[in-house]
Amino acid sequence: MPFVIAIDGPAASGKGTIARAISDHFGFHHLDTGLLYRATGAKGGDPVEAARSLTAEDLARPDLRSAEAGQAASRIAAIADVRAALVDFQHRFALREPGAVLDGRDIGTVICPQAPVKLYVVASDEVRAARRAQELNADPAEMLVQLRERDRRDSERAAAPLRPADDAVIIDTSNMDIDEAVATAIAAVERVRG
Ligand SMILES: Nc1ncnc2c1ncn2[C@@H]1O[C@H](COP(=O)(O)OP(=O)(O)OP(=O)(O)O)[C@@H](O)[C@H]1O
Ligand SMILES: Nc1ccn([C@@H]2O[C@H](COP(=O)(O)O)[C@@H](O)[C@H]2O)c(=O)n1
Repeated sequence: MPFVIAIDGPAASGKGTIARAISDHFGFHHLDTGLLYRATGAKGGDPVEAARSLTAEDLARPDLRSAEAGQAASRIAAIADVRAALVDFQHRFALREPGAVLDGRDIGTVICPQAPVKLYVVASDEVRAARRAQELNADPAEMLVQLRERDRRDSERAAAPLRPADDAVIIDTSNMDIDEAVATAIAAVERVRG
């Protein structure tokens, strides 16, 4: 059986950075599941139809990392039928050998609840806003408002709300640089994998 690492957490907490680094470290495949929702939101039209008909081209759009694409993604992500349309792709990805790292909001709770390693990555709102502002060359105060709005929507929705799995290891990256955060995640995986 392939080894699955599930990584969840609020916006800009550092999930993707950790997921990319540990997939390289272990030679695993990596899926940024947020990209599926960003591409669905950016496609426009009926969101359920957009999710069902996503193509590789949709996922390669250059504007998907923008704050606007993040907000649009979190709106359509609350629709249960949109989420249902994206489940199969994520399940098939999680079967890839020798292992897969998936990061998102519901990986440890809904998509891969049997994953042997579940990480839940957090950081203070202010730290996350500052990091995102630097990344997008944007105003930290505006980023703070947007992150909080997105986290609230993601946590309060009925369908697969953002929350840690009961057996998730919490990693707070507020006072960690990227190397420390990645080393902490690798140590958590090695505790299980040996
Ligand atoms: N430990 C860290 N120290 C400093 N900067 C970090 C750290 N972790 C991530 N970053 C930076 O913070 C920003 C957000 O990180 P990242 O994209 O990994 O978060 P994310 O949780 O995947 O976000 P999203 O859910 O919005 O996709 C990036 O610019 C990244 O380089
Ligand atoms: N498993 C997931 C992943 C993402 N979402 C929604 O998409 C938005 C964008 O995700 P990023 O990780 O790229 O920031 C996010 O705010 C969620 O609304 C999701 O619901 N489930």
